[in-house]
Amino acid sequence: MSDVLVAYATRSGATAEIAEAIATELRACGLDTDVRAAGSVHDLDGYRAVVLGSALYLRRWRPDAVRFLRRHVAALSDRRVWLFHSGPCGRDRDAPQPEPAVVRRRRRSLDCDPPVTFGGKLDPATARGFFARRMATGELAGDFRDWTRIRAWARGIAAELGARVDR
Ligand SMILES: Cc1cc2nc3c(=O)[nH]c(=O)nc-3n(C[C@H](O)[C@H](O)[C@H](O)COP(=O)(O)O)c2cc1C
Repeated sequence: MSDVLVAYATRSGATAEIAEAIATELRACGLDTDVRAAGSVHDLDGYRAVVLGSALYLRRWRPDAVRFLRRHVAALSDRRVWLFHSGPCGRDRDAPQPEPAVVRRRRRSLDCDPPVTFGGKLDPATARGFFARRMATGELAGDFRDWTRIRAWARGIAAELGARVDR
């Protein structure tokens, strides 16, 4: 049994790495934490809190993350929940991205804040598909994930869960 589940939906892997970084920070604060792809989670038994994150594509969450919200909404309403999405690159790296309407609708029955936005990554080596490869050649190419901010956010979650946060 773990304290926290960090579930993620990714296409090219960048959001999975954010989920891992969040989990590492939660563990460093003494919280038992699992990280799993959202599509592979069957139930939330044993978790008292859930962090759910998705990559943004065309202003939408990945289907696995939306399905996760729909499938587990009852269990989520009994737990502490935090949401994030990741995507903006280049000049917009720090710009909060709008919450997709489907997420806002599902979130109404949960006691949690809108998703926090983290910068994303566009890498020609891992980009999948024609558009992704094209986007990854211009000024949007690069890794815009702010690990300091991501880790600080995770420590805030740990503190809210009553863990000892030293840093
Ligand atoms: C075709 C395409 C569409 C995208 N649309 C958005 C978008 O609407 N909003 C955004 O912030 N980022 C957008 N991005 C950037 C991705 O969200 C970013 O590369 C992210 O880090 C990918 O995460 P992943 O590696 O976990 O799939 C888009 C990227 C591609 C390739």
